[in-house]
Amino acid sequence: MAESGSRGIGRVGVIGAGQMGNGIAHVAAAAGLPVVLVDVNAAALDKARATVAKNMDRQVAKGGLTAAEKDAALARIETGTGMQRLADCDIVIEAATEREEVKLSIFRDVCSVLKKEAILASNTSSIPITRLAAATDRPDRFIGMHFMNPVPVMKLVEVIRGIATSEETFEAVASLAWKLGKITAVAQDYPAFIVNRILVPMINEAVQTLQEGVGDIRSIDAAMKLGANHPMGPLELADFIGLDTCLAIMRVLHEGMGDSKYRPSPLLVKYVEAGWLGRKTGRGFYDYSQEPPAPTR
Ligand SMILES: CC(=O)CC(=O)SCCNC(=O)CCNC(=O)[C@H](O)C(C)(C)COP(=O)(O)OP(=O)(O)OC[C@H]1O[C@@H](n2cnc3c(N)ncnc32)[C@H](O)[C@@H]1OP(=O)(O)O
Ligand SMILES: NC(=O)C1=CN([C@@H]2O[C@H](COP(=O)(O)OP(=O)(O)OC[C@H]3O[C@@H](n4cnc5c(N)ncnc54)[C@H](OP(=O)(O)O)[C@@H]3O)[C@@H](O)[C@H]2O)C=CC1
Repeated sequence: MAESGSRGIGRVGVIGAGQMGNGIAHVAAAAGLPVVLVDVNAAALDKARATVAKNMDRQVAKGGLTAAEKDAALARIETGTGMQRLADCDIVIEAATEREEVKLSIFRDVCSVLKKEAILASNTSSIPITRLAAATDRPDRFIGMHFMNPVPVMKLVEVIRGIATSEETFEAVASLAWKLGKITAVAQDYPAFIVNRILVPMINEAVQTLQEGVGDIRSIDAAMKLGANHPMGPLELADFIGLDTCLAIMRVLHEGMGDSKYRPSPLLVKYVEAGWLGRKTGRGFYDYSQEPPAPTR
């Protein structure tokens, strides 16, 4: 796709300062855009700023960014807990927890402060864009902008139009993705889009393979890393994504496709019920309090 200018997108808002939100803020600030990062939790904002600084340090060490560029990029990121701060943004990208009721409540709050012409994008991994858009005051300016984890490293952004998304909104978001150094893939608005429709059932099958004792955690991950050349094994990747997010995606697929082949593995449900959500809680299929991390089964 050819670069078509930034199409009026100057100031970028990001809602949710977790692993995806901090990555989106990172790449937008590094591309020279002022960023406002909002979360309900002030501690999450502090942690996000520290994570962005640490990840930019990696880029400085590798020569991808100078120390002065890093300082300037960090200075472009403003943080806060109130939605009011997003009033001047040209686009707001929602990257909060993968729960529909959380996202709908955020959209209600943010639409009341956003300027009329602002675009609202969701980084949802799976929830239908048309359904989310219909709950806002701007279905024509609502779109799916699905970054991959870790955002500063992964090249892809999936762009998903809802049924009412305007061509202008699509072009503006495709152009923004380009400006952030990403390559876009256009996905139709079906449950979990392209990447997660394929990837997360594979992860779910790995958990089922573990539950049935076909292999242990190390064997399953080694099999897929060494036998299929995946950079991470599926259980390691599940911990990296977050087991709550993996389960939420399987539930959207199961409900949205109405097909039992998408049923979540009971063992995945059990890990989430235990609060063992992966790296972000220090424990999932691996225990991250040890170096190297040790399998938990
Ligand atoms: C769930 C969804 O909705 C959609 C999704 O995102 S699905 C998940 C998609 N992501 C994946 O599948 C990731 C699979 N894993 C990988 O590709 C690799 O393991 C990895 C890129 C994460 C790390 O690679 P690695 O070779 O083990 O580590 P390492 O050599 O330390 O890092 C490679 C580069 O990534 C950078 N990096 C690694 N982790 C990073 C992080 N968390 N944040 C920022 N940068 C990071 C490093 O600085 C390094 O940069 P350079 O190439 O400039 O040197
Ligand atoms: N993890 C991944 O690999 C990927 C995830 N995604 C999607 O990105 C989104 C975020 O995922 P991820 O970053 O992993 O999740 P995290 O759990 O790391 O972060 C979510 C953040 O959102 C915050 N939050 C919750 N409710 C609100 C609210 N009402 N207003 C503002 N912030 C809120 C959470 O705060 P608190 O902790 O206090 O609840 C937390 O800081 C999800 O939709 C997910 O599906 C997309 C691509 C990849």
